[in-house]
Amino acid sequence: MDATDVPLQAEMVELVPNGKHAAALTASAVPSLAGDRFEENQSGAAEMEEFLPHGAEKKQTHFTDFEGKTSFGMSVFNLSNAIMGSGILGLAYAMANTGIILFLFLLTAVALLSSYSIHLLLKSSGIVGIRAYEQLGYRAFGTPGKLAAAIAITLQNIGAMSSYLYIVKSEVPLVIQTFLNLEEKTTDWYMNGNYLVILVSITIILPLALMKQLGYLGYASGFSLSCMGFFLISVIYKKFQVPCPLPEQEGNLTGSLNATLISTSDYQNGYTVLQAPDQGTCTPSFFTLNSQTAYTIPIMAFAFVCHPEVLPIYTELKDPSKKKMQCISNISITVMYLMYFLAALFGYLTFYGRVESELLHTYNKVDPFDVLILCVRVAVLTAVTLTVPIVLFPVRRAIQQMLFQGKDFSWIRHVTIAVVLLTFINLLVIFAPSILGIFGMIGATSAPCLIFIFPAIFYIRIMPKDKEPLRSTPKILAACFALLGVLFMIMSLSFIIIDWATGGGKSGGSH
Ligand SMILES: NC(=O)C[C@H](N)C(=O)O
Repeated sequence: MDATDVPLQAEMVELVPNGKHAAALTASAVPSLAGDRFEENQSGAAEMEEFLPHGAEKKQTHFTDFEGKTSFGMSVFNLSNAIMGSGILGLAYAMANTGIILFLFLLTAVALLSSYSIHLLLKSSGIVGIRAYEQLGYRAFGTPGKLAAAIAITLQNIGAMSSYLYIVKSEVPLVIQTFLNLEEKTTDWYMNGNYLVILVSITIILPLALMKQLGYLGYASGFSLSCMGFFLISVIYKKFQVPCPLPEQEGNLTGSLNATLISTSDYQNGYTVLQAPDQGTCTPSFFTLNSQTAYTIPIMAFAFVCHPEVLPIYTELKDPSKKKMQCISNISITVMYLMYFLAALFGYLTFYGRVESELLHTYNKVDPFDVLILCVRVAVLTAVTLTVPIVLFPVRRAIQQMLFQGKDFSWIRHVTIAVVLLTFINLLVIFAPSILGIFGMIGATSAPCLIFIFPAIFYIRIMPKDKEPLRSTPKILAACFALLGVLFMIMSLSFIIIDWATGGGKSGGSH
């Protein structure tokens, strides 16, 4: 990291300090503190007194934006469910391209950074007094800040939801085929992924997405987590069942030969290959660097994204405090960290270098009609299906913030946005699955923004300078954090572009 960048960043902030950035932004876009009080928050005056400037010093934060009723445990379930999604399926592949030790190091780093980023979000929302990501953007940079946050949340979560529904589309027909003991796919409607995805959306996802509050989804989240627990146990069990090397067919051997040739040409292109994942051997590698290693960062970043959901969950928490919410986040991140590591480790130790970028597909090589694998499929399907409503909530909120700000709750609007969003995602998954690749690109942009860049720059701008000067340690740390996010973003984007240019198509964010 370049040390000279930090003062530069600080200087930029100094030019447009918190609440006084009229020179840098157009007058209409600038939220004046007095204006916000009425525009953003009906109970504003009391809240402002509470939070500015002495409110943050109080031990117990009292938010007046909403009085939550969700318990600590349910909030842990909801946040864990928000973290966990299709990201878990890509981690074994990530491990095959980093080796166990490097993977553990990177996973730990991403988990810690993710927790720090939540800390920044919580601290900023304590100052502002409103627990909405978009509102932090508004307080920091006016309307452009609000729009940037809302757009990043919308794109990231639509990408995540499409990836979940895509799993439904491709896996449910296989599950039904296996249940019915059919050798070949038939043309019946119940074998058609497109109909099935619509059916699942209408019967399971939509009713859950229509709940008025996220807190009501706690039980569904708990169930979703147990399904992933089952997935994990099965992955561990399978490691001791599946032989290595696998009994292969001719065609697969040719495939692996091609893959070896590709990694050799990558080496010639200038990548340092300390130990390329050997497609044929059955010994674990502890440290690997190859052309695919760079994808592990976007894969892991995607797997830990939950930041759009943190503040909505905080809003609904009973007796909220920053400490309590940080504790919920840390528990969720730790549990997911362990699940991610174990799933990746045992997935990798089952197939070693042959693990595919989507773990479930790899089990097809063994026996696509295996009963346990069938149950695992059903479990993963259930888990990702039940995650869709949680991930949909922040998008609806972002849309409301962008288009209907300040309006009272309306059931018609609540239902319409959910129906429109789900219809759009269904259409995307049914008619344009190839477009989903674009979400790899979007994921590479929006994930670093939501995890690193926005929490850091919003924090720098929102935290009053008299409390924390620009050169204070927390703000310098936050600036470094933003810079790290920019580096991640540039890195992920360049690798995806290189991937597209060379026709690879293994971009991490596409999970
Ligand atoms: N919530 C998200 O945006 C992605 C989620 N962390 C996943 O792994 O699928």
